[in-house]
Amino acid sequence: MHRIDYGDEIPGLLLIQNFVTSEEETSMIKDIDKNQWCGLGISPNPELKRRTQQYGHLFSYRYRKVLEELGPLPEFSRTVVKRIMENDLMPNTPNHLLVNEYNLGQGIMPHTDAPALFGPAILSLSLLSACVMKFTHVETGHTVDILLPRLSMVVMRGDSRYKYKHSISKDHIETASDGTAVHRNRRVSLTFREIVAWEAPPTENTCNLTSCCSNASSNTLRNKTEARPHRDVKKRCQQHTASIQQQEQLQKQTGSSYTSRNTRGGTPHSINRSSSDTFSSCSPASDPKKLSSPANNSINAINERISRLSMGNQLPNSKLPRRLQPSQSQQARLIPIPPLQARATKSETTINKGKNITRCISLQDEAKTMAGAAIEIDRQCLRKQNNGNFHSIWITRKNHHKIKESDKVHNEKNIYYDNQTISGNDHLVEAAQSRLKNLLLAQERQLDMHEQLKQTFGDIVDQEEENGTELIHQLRVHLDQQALHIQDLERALALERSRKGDFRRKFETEKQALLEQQQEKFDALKSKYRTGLELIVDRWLSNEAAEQEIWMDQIRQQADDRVARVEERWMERAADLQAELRQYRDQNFRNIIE
Ligand SMILES: O=C(O)CCC(=O)C(=O)O
Ligand SMILES: [Fe+2]
Repeated sequence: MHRIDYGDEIPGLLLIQNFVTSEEETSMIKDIDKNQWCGLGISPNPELKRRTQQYGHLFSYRYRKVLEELGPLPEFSRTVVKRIMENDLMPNTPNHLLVNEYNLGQGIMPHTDAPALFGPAILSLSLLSACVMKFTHVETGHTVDILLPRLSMVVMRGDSRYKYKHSISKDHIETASDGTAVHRNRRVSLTFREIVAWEAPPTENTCNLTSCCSNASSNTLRNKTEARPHRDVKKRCQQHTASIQQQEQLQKQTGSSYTSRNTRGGTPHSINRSSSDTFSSCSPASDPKKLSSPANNSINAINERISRLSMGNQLPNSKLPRRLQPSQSQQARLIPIPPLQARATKSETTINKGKNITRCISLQDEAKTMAGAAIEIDRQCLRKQNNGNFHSIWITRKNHHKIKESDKVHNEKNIYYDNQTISGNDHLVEAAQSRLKNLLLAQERQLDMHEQLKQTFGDIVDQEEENGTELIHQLRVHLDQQALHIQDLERALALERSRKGDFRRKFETEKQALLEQQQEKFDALKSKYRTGLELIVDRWLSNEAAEQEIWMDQIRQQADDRVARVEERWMERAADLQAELRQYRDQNFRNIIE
């Protein structure tokens, strides 16, 4: 192990060569490669353009917060951790290990590891390949290129940790500040950090120092569940703003200018900040206005657009919202590209098929003819629609042609190989070749221009990104507040529900009691009425009997009368008959006598 202290150039920066042996490197890489990688579309952090592994905790790049505790650091890192602690390189044992893989052409953009979330020491071990790490002072822009040899450990503390951004280029060959050329290979780095908070403390909209608020670091892991009170952050921002105003006032009065203690050959800063100032990465109070200007938004949009476009001689401005359209001066900066027939990008997709990544672009020309192009890792293809069929011309590395004819749904019909077979389609091949040439030329120029724009506007883009992150953060705070509000409402609702339940129970009991009372009353009434009814019936029955008696008497009377009348009539008749009989007898007597 050999220590190189870069403190004179970059305060707090230390490099330890041969921190691990090549045997240890081989064994660690073997273990790492057995594990699951994420990035390049694979969760978590699928948006990362390089593969990563995380241990100890899971940090989300998109949300800029720790999502989950994963457990202790892995076995393969134990020796390294032990060595870190033995050499007093970190105040506390690291609880987060980030493994980054950089294949050829991959790097990392300038950044400062989130000060609010990670502790005061950031350590990175370089395995398999050396690289050059660029350190850029956040205020002065002063840069230093540091060579990170294979098997070395870089230690970022103090200013190197908080006041510089670090980055790694995508270059295949790099040059360190001492002129050493570095031929890059697959590099795997192990970054050891201590997570001190799961997420940055909340900010308030009224604060014009939002970026520094989100970076302020006093929300410790121990109190992660009870995040630092908001007013604390606000107070510090107010203090900060007040101190800036005070200094500006003083400056006006004395006519003197305050120069940053850490300025190194860059533009002197008008505000003096001590190196222990937590807000060291703040911009002056007037900056936020500048940072959110539409011009910067459009540069951001152009950058993004350019990095996505790999062909086409015009940005489809009309399709961009006005806010994002480049100004005339920005347009003038665009390098003209050899004309392609294509007028507008129709669609852009990236297909991940196993290890092959294909970038596909469909174009549409004036006559609405569709043409597509795809760039793969080891071959290039150009497709042209012809009478509803697609001709794909693949130009392989060996410059062999392969034509595929497929219908709209990509069912392959014919495949022709090499130059001879495709002679019948010369015109098509020529068109494809020239188009492809233009395409590659355009792509190269666009990439150059992208780099150029990135250099010119890199800081602004970073700031835009930070603003975006800040906005997302504010939205999340807002959402959290909404969630709390919803929770309150739900609680109130639950209370209401339980009150309603109580009320219903009370109501049910009262109803039951009332019903029972009613039932009793009803029973009493029923029995009362029944008795009354019985009485009535009895009375009615007795009346009826009396009436019947009378009626019977009458009938009897009538019958007696009739019998009497019949008797009378029979008596009369009998008397008549007797008289008649007597007369007849008398007559007979006389007859006899005579
Ligand atoms: O790869 C490296 O050495 C540095 C990685 C790094 O800076 C990071 O992941 O924040
Ligand atoms: Fe970093």
